[in-house]
Amino acid sequence: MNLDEIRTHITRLDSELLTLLARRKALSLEVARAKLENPRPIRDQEREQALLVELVNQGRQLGLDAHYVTRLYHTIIEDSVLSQQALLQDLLNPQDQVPSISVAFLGLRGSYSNLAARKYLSRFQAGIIEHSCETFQQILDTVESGQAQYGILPIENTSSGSINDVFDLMQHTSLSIVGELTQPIEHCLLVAVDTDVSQLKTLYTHPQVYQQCSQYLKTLPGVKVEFCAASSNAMELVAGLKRPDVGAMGSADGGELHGLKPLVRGLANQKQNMTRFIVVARKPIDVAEQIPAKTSFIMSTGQQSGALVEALLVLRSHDITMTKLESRPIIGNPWEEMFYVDVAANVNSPEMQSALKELGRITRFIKVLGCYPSAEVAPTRIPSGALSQGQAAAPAEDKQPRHSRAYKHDDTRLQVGRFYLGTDEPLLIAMLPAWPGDQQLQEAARKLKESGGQVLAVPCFDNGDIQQGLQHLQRLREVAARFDLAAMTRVSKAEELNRAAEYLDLLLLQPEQALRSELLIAAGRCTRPLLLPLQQDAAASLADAELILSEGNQQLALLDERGLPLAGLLALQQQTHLPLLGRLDGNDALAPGLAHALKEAGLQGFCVELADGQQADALAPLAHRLYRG
Ligand SMILES: C=C(O[C@@H]1C=C(C(=O)O)C=C[C@H]1O)C(=O)O
Repeated sequence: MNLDEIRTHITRLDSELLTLLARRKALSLEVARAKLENPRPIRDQEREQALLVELVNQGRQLGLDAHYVTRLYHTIIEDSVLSQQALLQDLLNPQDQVPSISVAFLGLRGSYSNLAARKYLSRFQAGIIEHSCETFQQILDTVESGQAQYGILPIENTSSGSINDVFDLMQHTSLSIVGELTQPIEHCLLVAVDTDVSQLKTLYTHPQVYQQCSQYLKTLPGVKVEFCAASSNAMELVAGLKRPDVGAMGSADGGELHGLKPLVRGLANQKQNMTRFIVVARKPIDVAEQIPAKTSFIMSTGQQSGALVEALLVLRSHDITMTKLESRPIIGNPWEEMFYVDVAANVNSPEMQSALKELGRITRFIKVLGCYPSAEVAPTRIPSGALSQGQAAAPAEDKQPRHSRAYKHDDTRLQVGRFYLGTDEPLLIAMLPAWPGDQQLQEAARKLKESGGQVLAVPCFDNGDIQQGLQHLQRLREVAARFDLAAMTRVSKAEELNRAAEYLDLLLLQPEQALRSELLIAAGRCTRPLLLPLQQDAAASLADAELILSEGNQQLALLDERGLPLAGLLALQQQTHLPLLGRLDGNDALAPGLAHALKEAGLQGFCVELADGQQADALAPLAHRLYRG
């Protein structure tokens, strides 16, 4: 076959794939109808798990990587679940089915709010009438007066936090929250004509975007920043000016609508930058009980001590999970706070009704802002062993060292990316000796994923060059994310630690003697899980651990790099609740047997050192022994 023929073939296959996907989606909607007649929850993770296992096995026989198959199916199942939810919601709220839907949002065409509005409404089979607004208040007014059916408001962002103005307005509106959605945000520097960064004199942007890109903007000290009502206003202005010395900040998609080109991409401080939006309407909606729902409410508890705790205990005693808690001052009542609470519960469920009643008795003010389908469909994982349920910490005893069993009886559990350390299933970390070539890095990641391991560890700061270290961190994070792995690196200075903490899921502390306590203190103040290698003297190691814990960070595990004798390991486990990991040599033929024995002795994870990328083949027999006996 020549190139054209092969491409014709691919085009035909792609169209067949689409037809099949559409048929799958139609079947999934039939399943939703069946679930409505014979009430059952929409989400069935057992079924998903069985499906994924079967598909991964079939895929392997066809030469497809396990991670490729799971990634594809996570996307397909996510769409399937969300479509089923939307169908059920439409059947339950028939008044929503209208030929066209009007929506109010901040900014002009191309603003992040506009992109979010389009995404949210795309699930309704109806035309969209857009009302662009200049302020959040105007959005609420437009919906309250009936000019628009829905309003879209950004409520929080992963890098700049809560959007206080929206919380404050929600205190006073009569509207209800009827939906939520999360939108990835990629800020770019947009320009209207060919230019480069050194020519820029003025940047137009929104204060929120400015805050989210503060680190990048520090590298442009001579550039004046002017604030606009929304990033789309900034784009429109820059598009009109058509000058080489002005730029706007906003999304590439939005910029394109105004004829702007991205000059620099990925400006946000935090690389995974997402904004959560709420959708408001005049009337509350009912959420089908089969759909995972969220309820948002506001309450004020008064200033007596313990009042907030008492309110939160009501949620706990009803087994209701809180997903957000925010406080805002009450205008006119100095030093009094209004609390905004999101919980993972349907407002009509008996638990929530009973919790609201109890809260009503102990709060000064309580109002439900709305109940809506949760937009989060967490991917179903294929477990290599069942996770054990972590238990709550035993009451703290004041004088006991924090690392001790007397302070906290149960083993500490760490969350490393999407994985857990300190459960029944050991964590497997593959450690490369030095920064590899890109191909080798990807190969090691692929083999680690295929073997069932979870964390890819690569030294990023090997030659002390912080700029190069940053590039390595970014690349490691990208590759790990592609293969659905967590990522780790070694840090020996506070500066390295702070940089690595922005990007990676686990940090291995390797203090240089002179800077030891500086690094440990910085580690205790960061919010990433940490791995602390044991020194010769176990007591000295526990003193280091104590220093870290006392600074705040409780996500700490110990790494035995020296191969402590069994008696030493057991003694350590009696002393501390911090999980313990062992180090294994990937080159050692005995490594799988050793791993198995150490797991039986209670070790909760392993760092496997690989002499180079090739050795990643050693991971499969080791993982097999660890996870299947
Ligand atoms: C389609 C179903 O509903 C959901 C979607 C699934 C899918 O798309 O494969 C699987 C299980 C459920 O979470 C079903 O229950 O079969």
